[in-house]
Amino acid sequence: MHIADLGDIKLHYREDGDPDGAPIVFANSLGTDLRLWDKIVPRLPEGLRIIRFDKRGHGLSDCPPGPYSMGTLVRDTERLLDHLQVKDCVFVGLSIGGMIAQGLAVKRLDLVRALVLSNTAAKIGQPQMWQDRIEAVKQDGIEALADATMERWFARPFRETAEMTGWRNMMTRQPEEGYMGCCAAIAGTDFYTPTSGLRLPTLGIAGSDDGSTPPDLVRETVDLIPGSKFHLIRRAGHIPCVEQPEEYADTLIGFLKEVGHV
Ligand SMILES: O=C(O)CCC(=O)CC(=O)O
Repeated sequence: MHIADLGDIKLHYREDGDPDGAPIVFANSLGTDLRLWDKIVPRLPEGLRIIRFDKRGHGLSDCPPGPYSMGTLVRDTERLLDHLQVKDCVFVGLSIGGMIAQGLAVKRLDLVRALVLSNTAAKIGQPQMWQDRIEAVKQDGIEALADATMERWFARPFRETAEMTGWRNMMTRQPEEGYMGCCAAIAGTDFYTPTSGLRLPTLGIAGSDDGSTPPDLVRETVDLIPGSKFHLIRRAGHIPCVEQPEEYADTLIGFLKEVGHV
């Protein structure tokens, strides 16, 4: 197990692949940990340095009291990459992970040479929606949100599989403080203007059945960055890397080739 001690926070991360390879970094969504990428990592070509991590309040990373800000989540990520001496990575961020990706590229372009904005947006939902979600967790616990969340995360056929239970358990076992802390960070984020200023190779990925960040919302965000590409994965909800891993990995590999990372 790898823990990066960043001073005021300790973050759990994992490295696979070639330690001297071209770096690719994965950032997870709300209510998930780094196992989100378990089906993608083995499908990636050899010769990459593959890094994934648990953001604060999730997985095996520290869970300080919330609320968190997006600036803090971006700073955590920046410091983790500095700690690991990563530069010029392809950064793949899903949902809140994609918000972190945008913030990181705006702040530290030396760390990021290309972006994959998966199932994410410059702004997700309205602040009141996030406040309501925080109140619901405070009152009834995270379990009370789980069924509705699975409907946003997965298309119907996947929701009928036994595997879905594992992802549901992953969500309900995240620390409530960390989950609420990240809800607050999303509530306070509108990257529309800063993301419009980004100039780097960008791929958007959306799921046809995504109930959290629908395809049009993802497309609207990646369209802010000139020259960006967009790929829609059918029969997939909010986390297509789990539901359609083959297509997700193929799409990612195609992009890595295009930007000369493999
Ligand atoms: O998944 C995220 O990181 C935030 C977007 C969201 O609403 C997730 C969910 O559907 O619970």
